[in-house]
Amino acid sequence: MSLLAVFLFSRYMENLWRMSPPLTDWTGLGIPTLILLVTALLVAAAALLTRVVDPKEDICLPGPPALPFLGTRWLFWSRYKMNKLHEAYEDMFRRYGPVFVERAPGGTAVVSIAERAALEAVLRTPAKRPYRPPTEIVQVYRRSRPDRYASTGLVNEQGEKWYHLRRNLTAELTSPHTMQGFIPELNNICDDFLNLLHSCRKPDGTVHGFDQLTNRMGLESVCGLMLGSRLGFLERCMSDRAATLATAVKAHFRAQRDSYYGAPLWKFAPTKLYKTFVRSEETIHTIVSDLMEEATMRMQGTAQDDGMQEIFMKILENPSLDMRDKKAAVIDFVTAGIETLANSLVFLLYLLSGRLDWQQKIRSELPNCEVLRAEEMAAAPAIRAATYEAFRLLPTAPFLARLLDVPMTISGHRLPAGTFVLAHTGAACRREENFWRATEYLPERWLRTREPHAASLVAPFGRGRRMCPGKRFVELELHLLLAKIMQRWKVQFDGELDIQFDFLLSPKSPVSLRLVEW
Ligand code: HEM
Repeated sequence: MSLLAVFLFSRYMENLWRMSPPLTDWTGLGIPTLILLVTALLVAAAALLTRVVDPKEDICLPGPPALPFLGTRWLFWSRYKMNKLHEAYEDMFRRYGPVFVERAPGGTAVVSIAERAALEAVLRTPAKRPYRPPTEIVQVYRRSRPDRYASTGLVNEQGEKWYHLRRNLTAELTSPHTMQGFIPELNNICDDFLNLLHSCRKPDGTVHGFDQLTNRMGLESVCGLMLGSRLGFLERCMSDRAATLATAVKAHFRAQRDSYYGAPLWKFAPTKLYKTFVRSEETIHTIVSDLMEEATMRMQGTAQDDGMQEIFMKILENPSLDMRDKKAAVIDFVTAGIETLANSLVFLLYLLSGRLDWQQKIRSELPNCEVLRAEEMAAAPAIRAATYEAFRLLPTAPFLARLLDVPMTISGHRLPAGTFVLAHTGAACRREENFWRATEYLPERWLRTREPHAASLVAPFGRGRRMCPGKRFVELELHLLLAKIMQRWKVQFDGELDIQFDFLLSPKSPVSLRLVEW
């Protein structure tokens, strides 16, 4: 096994050699020295990674076989493809049952759950400061840049520091009043998106690269929300800056996925993966800093009661926050919001393309006017049912990560406090024992319940105090977008959408669908 590891490591070192100049000039040392060095590094790495597992606390659950040093991660480098992790987990649930254990390199147990009672128990635990395991690569990088980051940010921080950020950063975002104020501008953003779609449509209605256009919509609306001004991502020709930001956000997610499921070599050397991550984080930081400065300058002299500027102004003026935390917050909100929103819209339209009857139903519930208000959305239950059902069947975040606050007995097995749990709400929602005709897209189930109907398992925005603060905004925007698209076109899609795992479930780019006049 260690030979394999040496081989993998030396392959990686060769690649590193080819990709970028090394930090030190090692070329004089020769290959044998290199291999020796690599072996020594590997032994040191293994020693660092190996954790003594307390047999009293160890978890006896079924699961794939673990190898020394590598745990069960070898599966993601051999049997399964990293960009198809959702399929890998489906396969493991088939093989090992709805509660199984993986081992991280070093032996830490990671318990995956798709069983209803177990999921409900984990997600209902009312933790005051829920601990969501941070993404290590983000944590390591941000801690290495105290000049830019006062903390690792809302998404990755824990305990009191997380609570402080959450309290000071999300009150406006989660307030119904603030969202009401944003509706007029959101109507404009949706209209501009539809105009962009219209200008990209071929004569038969085909829109090539629909996913890239939805990403631009995600950028415009989330940046508009967080920075309080329109930034032009929906203009016919996107600026270089917008394109760079969109690419960096994608690279950021992929690097996080690879750092978690790939070989953890980036922890010991500045690997290509680590450099890619750093580049993407720095690009996002630079662009967001510029955008914040521009937004501040634009706002000087404009009315302070503008609904669109409320969130940005509240964050900017908050005396309890360090300026570095304000910037990190905007970065985190923007990166957390763009792809999730864009992917969700693609999934929703893809699923609806197979339900022309439901598209007609939505259309029949809508008024014939351009500007839609909250009341009009509330009077269109078909929109909410269609959106919710898409979240049930194809959530962009298919599982939630937690460290257990208290010991729990799950499927007859005792899990100690501190156990790393992956709550696979997405997989559970596709199980026949939890939903009637579980693998089909049937929005009608949300208007008239058919048993089984485990509604509590649908958690596209998470649960408890760490729940997504963007939920209210996202629902509003998706409902508005869907309404406006249905007012104008019916949606068609040929074949099956290819879905991959980029740390989020995403449609494989480019996606083409047809928007056909009614
Ligand atoms: C369809 C769109 C979205 C989906 C499906 C989604 C989903 C999620 C999920 C599942 C979590 C983890 C919750 C948990 O652990 O319980 C989360 C956290 C988070 N989301 Fe979203 N999100 C979306 C859009 C947004 C938007 C637009 C923003 C910002 C404007 C945002 C900001 C955040 C932040 C900051 C967190 C971390 C919260 C914390 O740890 O306290 N998200 N999101």
